[in-house]
Amino acid sequence: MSETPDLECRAISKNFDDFKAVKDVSFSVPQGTFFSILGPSGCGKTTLLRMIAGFQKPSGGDLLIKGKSMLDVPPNKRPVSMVFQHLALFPMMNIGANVGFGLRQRGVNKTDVKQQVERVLERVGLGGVAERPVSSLSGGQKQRVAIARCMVLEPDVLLLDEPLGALDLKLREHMKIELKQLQSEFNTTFVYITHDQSEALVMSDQIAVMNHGVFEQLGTAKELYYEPATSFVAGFVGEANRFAATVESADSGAVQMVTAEGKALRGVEAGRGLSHGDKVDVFVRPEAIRLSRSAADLAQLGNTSEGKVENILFNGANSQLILRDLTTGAEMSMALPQTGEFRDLAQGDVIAFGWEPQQTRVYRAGGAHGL
Ligand SMILES: Nc1ncnc2c1ncn2[C@@H]1O[C@H](COP(=O)(O)OP(=O)(O)OP(=O)(O)O)[C@@H](O)[C@H]1O
Repeated sequence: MSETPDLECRAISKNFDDFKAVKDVSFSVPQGTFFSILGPSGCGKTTLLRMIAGFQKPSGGDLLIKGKSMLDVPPNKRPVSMVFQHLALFPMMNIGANVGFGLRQRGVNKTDVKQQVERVLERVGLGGVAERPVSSLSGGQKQRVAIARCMVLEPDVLLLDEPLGALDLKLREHMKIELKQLQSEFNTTFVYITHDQSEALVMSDQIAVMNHGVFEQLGTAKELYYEPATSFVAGFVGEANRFAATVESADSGAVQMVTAEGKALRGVEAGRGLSHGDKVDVFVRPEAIRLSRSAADLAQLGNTSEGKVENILFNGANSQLILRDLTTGAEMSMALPQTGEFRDLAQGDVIAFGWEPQQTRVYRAGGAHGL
């Protein structure tokens, strides 16, 4: 018997006049999941989150929490809590008063509020700070107070609206790990919206990639990265080199293609049904590309070329090499191995590069499919 999911959306939609911001989106989130909704600005993620919170009324469909429809339940009666991008802590109240705010609203007595606030602050690693002013906290500590303020209410689902968006890069990197740890520690379902794929990849158990009001794919970080279902997902999640090509032949998933410049490419179709003459989008991950001083070494790879070094973005172990393909003129980005052989590579050098057909994902051009 499968457990009732914490959150379930059934063909949920939202129209603003005749503009469809969210189009019949269906998904369910099992208990204790870190679930991210990832998509570009304007794709509809905030609208979806606001419908879950109850701030926006759906135009159609149903929305259930622990199996119960929320359509007629006002926001303050839903078993959800929300962390906003700017956290919305009350600067005039001390930390304890901020965290206990919701409990006091619920009419919980003073002694219990104090106890519960102290307990939740301990759990987020801020024991003993209840009397201190909010202004004494660092950016990361404020995040933890904002989470504590929600978690003290024991919601079934915590909604997070890009809470790391206002932090500087270094703190954001740190908070990604910390947020995931807090979620596991509380074992509460988090629904996290973001346009930043690196945040979603690091933290999430499940990620829904949203575009133009639909989910293009729902899966784990690895599934989205290695098996992107659509060309949009392949381009949006992770880095990728992308070209346009035309199919020469396609057989059992193996595709032979040619670019506009006449360069032959071999790849693997992400789906089935391509045939001669189809226009396709082709994706290759930077780390799939191998380099050699000699083109002959890479001949067996199936896709080989020579390129001129345009730029080297040195970043220690994760340095990036930008080449200009001598045949197609395409710019190619790849990981630069920090081995002796490539350490002296300089702008203007010509070097061979190549990758296997299995590392090339091919999609019908312009294709996108909602789930
Ligand atoms: N109240 C509204 N009235 C009319 N259009 C709206 C309203 N709210 C949102 N929209 C439109 O719906 C679309 C989706 O907006 P939404 O805010 O959900 O996107 P988003 O993915 O969260 O983007 P962002 O990351 O920029 O907040 C946008 O085109 C937006 O202009």
